[in-house]
Amino acid sequence: MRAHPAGPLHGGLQIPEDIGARPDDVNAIAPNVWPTGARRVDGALAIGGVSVNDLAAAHGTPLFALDEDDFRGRSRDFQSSFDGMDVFYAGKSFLCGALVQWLDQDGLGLDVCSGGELQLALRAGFPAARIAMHGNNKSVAELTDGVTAGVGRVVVDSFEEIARLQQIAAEHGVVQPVLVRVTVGVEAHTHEFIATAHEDQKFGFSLAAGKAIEAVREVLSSDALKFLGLHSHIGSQIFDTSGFEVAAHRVVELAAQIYKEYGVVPAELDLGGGLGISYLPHDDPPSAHDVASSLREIVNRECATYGMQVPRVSVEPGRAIVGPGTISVYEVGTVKPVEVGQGAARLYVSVDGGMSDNIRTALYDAEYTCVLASRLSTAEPVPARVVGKHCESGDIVVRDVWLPGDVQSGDLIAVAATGAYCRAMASNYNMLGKPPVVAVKDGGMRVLVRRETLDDLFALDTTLAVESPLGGKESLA
Ligand SMILES: Cc1ncc(COP(=O)(O)O)c(C=O)c1O
Ligand SMILES: N[C@@H](CCCC[NH3+])C(=O)O
Repeated sequence: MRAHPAGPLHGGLQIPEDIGARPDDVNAIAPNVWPTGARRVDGALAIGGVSVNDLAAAHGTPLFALDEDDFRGRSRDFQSSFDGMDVFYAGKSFLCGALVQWLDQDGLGLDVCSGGELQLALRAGFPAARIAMHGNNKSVAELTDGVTAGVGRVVVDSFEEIARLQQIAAEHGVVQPVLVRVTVGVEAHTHEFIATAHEDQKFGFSLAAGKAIEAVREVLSSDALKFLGLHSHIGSQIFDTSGFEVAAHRVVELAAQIYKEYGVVPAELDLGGGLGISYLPHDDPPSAHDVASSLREIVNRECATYGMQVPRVSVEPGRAIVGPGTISVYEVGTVKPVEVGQGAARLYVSVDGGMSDNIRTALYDAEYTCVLASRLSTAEPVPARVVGKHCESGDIVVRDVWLPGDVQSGDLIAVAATGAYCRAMASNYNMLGKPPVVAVKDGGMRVLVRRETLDDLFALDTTLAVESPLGGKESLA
């Protein structure tokens, strides 16, 4: 290992104004941010009883380490908190074969939003009846696959789709259960790119414009479709439950209108996902239990007001189940003190991944917690920025963090709560292979998704796929 040369940060320069207060202990593993039971063992961060040093030695870096007990604990917690309701795990947040099988064993449903997610679920043996199919632009092929597989519900999102689905279902002699996705007009308190229920965006049928009830009418008039109920999803990474409450209120109001006009009580109300998680130690999201009781109370109360039978309620959490139990592990390659003006400096710590395995910081200004994970350090903490290896200045993994001033090449950095929308949104930018996902449990490791190699990438290139000058030995591992 090579120590970086003493830089300006050790020369009395100021701290940048935009970094938060220095934490009391930069080596601390805050329990609300890291997987359940994460702790330091002989100085190194360990999750599921496995040290990050052992993970990196066995599987290389960068990698995602998924704590199996944490994942299953959270999915079971959702199941018990939402007792009497249905929990559909949102596969878009992260999906792989093993995880689908765990969900099946634990009795959850699955929300898929593409033909690829559907095929993965079916290939892993997930029962089609417990699958909900989403998407604002499902193709004829995707709808046909869903209908013929027997998916339990298709969440329709446009009039064109209703017509298409009805034709496909009729052709296959199927009566397809359908939910109508409603845009309830709620401004969710989250980043605008991940809010989904305000007007002027692509999802759903507007409640305010009367499109939602019109869509229900279309579905009811079709012999090949069965109107199952309504769906609303207001956005993601939401802490303020008032948005869910307003959405629930408006959906029930619409259900009552449907009951009044058509004499049909929607059998099901799906209130979507979106529950936030802790990315930073001071984050305090509501628990599954609290959200469940407030939704239950609102739906019961509103239905009583309209004298309507209470529909079955379902939810679609993704991030809140898979997010907290997974960490990213990177190796530090270079460390560079950079003067940032007004006599201040920060340490740029470059790691061997970046925006190709975590686009969320660049895309949503997402904030993360990270630590020097391979060892304990007593060095004076310095303001740092953890950046990736991509040819892009916005390639930032953790924008502002205090790290021990002796962080150096060869050290491992772990980033907390990267289970949702990181591996799932990974790319091959700059020809980097996607990192593996390794499950950890009771001190053991198991690769769930292997690392993508250069051979995997070159196999798609019709010129390169034919012959490799290195005899096909290229590997990113
Ligand atoms: C329709 C739908 N359901 C569920 C989810 C899952 O959201 P989250 O991962 O925030 O729980 C999303 C993503 O925002 C979504 O678009
Ligand atoms: N991809 C988003 C969540 C929204 C996706 C589902 N509509 C994120 O990383 O936060």
